[in-house]
Amino acid sequence: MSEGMNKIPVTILTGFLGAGKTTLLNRMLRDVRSNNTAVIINEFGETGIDGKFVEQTKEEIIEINNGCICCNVRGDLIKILKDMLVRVHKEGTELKRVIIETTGLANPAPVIQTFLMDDVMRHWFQLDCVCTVTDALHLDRQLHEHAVAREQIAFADKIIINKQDLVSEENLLELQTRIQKMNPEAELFFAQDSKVPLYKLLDVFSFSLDQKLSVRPDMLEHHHHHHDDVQAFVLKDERPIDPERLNIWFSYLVQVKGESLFRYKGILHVNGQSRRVLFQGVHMLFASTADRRWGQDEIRQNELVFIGRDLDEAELRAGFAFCLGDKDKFLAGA
Ligand SMILES: Nc1nc2c(ncn2[C@@H]2O[C@H](COP(=O)(O)OP(=O)(O)OP(=O)(O)O)[C@@H](O)[C@H]2O)c(=O)[nH]1
Repeated sequence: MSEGMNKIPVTILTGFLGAGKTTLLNRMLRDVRSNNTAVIINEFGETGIDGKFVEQTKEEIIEINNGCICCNVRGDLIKILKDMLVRVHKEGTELKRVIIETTGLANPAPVIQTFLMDDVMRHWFQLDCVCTVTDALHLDRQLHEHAVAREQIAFADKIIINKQDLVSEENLLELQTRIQKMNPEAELFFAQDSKVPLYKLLDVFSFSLDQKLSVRPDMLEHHHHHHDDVQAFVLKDERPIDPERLNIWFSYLVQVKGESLFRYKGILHVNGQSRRVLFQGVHMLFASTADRRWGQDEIRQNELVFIGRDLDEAELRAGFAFCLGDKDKFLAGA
């Protein structure tokens, strides 16, 4: 590609666990602007569950599950993109856009660096926008407790204060003031279900390295970080789950453990249901929705992921066993 030719725009979607990134990604994928888009999803823990929450689309979805994108998978990211370029060239097809959804626990800086420091990446790709989605109900606490939540705000060009339906007008204005202090240059949007006009987010080329360096002069330097001792557990079982028991267990779990449960989500195989059930929540708020029918040859199974701090694995497993009819009670020792 010669200088001056259009580079492939790259959108980085970031934001803390459960903020609304996948909701935004799904909206983007329904839009014509996303034809011939490659989607790269990185998630915390070893499960590939995030990809299952992305609506079925003809666009290519690649998951990086073996680590956090901002720590040890930058090499993977570069390799995936280079392989993709070679393949697209061989097939004579076109790659018009790349969208990367980072895990809610990622600092976006190293992902940004990937596109600035690697010569091949710089030649083919151009950062379009770094968009941070925030959860208006939980943001205050997340900013207090998690350095990555603050980094995600600092590195954004566009910040969505999402879930505006869950807080008062006054709270929204407080959040706005706080975010503007942390990152005065970013454009802010208030939204419900990540509904922001997509022309404001795609092909905007709002990413400016100079601006980022003025906020964080050390941005391009090597960096260390830790995940605040956040853990992830995956529970799987092919037996159908009892929805009433699940409700009882979860009502208990969020009341007693809601503080330490940052994010949980799963695909459920529910007794007597021909459809998959998507189940997910953030701290104390959870909901389930009917999804597509199970495929004929698809293995029906429950797959639940928990992300949080100080999680009691034995207790979670006991609760899960209760929902599968293994036990009559669900506390760890019961
Ligand atoms: N009340 C309310 N719920 C929302 C809104 N936007 C998203 N949600 C819900 O919040 C939950 C998390 O949304 P996702 O889009 O999966 O969030 P995410 O940032 O991709 O989550 P992770 O990938 O797990 O970090 C889902 O249950 C959404 O339906 C909103 O504006 N208001």
